[in-house]
Amino acid sequence: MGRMKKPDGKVVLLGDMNVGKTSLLHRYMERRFQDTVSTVGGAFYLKQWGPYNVSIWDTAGREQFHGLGSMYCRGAAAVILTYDVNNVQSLIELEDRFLALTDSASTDCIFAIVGNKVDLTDECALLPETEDESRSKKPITSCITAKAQKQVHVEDAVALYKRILKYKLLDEKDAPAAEKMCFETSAKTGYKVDYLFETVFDMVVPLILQHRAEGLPQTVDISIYKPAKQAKSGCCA
Ligand SMILES: Nc1nc2c(ncn2[C@@H]2O[C@H](COP(=O)(O)OP(=O)(O)OP(=O)(O)O)[C@@H](O)[C@H]2O)c(=O)[nH]1
Ligand SMILES: [Mg+2]
Repeated sequence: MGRMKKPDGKVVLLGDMNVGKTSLLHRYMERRFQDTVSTVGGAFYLKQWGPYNVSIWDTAGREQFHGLGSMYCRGAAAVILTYDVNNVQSLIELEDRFLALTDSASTDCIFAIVGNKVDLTDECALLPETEDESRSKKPITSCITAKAQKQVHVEDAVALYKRILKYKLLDEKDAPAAEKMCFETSAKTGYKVDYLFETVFDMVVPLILQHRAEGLPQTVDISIYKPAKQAKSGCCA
C-alpha cells in the first residue's frame, strides 16, 4: 500500500493495567491471542474501514503513564473504556481515574464500555467460542468447573455509562443507548471482539463525515505521524 495515509478518525482504548486492552487490539488486528507485556507509553494501529482510515490507540494503564492519557484522547472520535469483569476496582477506576482524561476528546465523542475476560467467569459455557475453536467441538462442560463468579455485571457498566452522559452534560435521548454501548468480550477466545470494534467504527463514520462537512481538522495530532515510515503500527515514544 505504500505511504501511510493520514487517519480520518481516532479511537482510544483506556483502562487500568492488566484489563486486556493490548490483547483486545491484538485479537482484532492480528486475529490471535498472545502473551503481552504491560504497555509503556502508547502505540497505535491503523485500520481501514470502508474509505476511511481509523487510528486505534492502545494506552498504558499503569499509573506512572497516566499523564499521557489526555494527550492520546485529544480529538478522539471514540473512547473505549475497558475493565476486567473479574475485577470490581477496574470498573471504579474508569470513573475515578480515566473519565477525566476524555475531556480532550472531540465534543461529540462516542463512548463504549467494555468488560473483558468473560472467558474466566462461570458464564463462559454460554459463550459461543471463535470459529476455529467451535470447529474442534470441545465438550462445553470442560469449562464450567473452576470458574469464578463474575464480579462486575453489565448492569454496573450501564449505570456507569449513564453517569458518563451526565458528566458530559448529554441527554440520554441524544446519545447512543447504554445497552448498545456496553460490551462484554474475551480477547482470549475472541468472543464479541469484532462486534465491539465494528460497532464503534460504524458509529465513528458519521462523525468523520460531519467533521469534514464542518471543515474541522480530522485529528489534532497529525504531526506526530511520520509519513516516511511504512509501518502499520508503531510507538509514539
Ligand atoms: N483469560 C483471559 N486473559 C486475558 C484476556 N485479555 C487479556 N488477558 C491477559 O491479561 C493480562 C493483561 O493483558 P494486557 O492486554 O497486557 O492488558 P493491558 O490492559 O494492555 O495492560 P497495560 O498495558 O498494563 O495497561 C495478560 O496476561 C493477558 O494474557 C482475556 O480475555 N481472557
Ligand atoms: Mg497494554
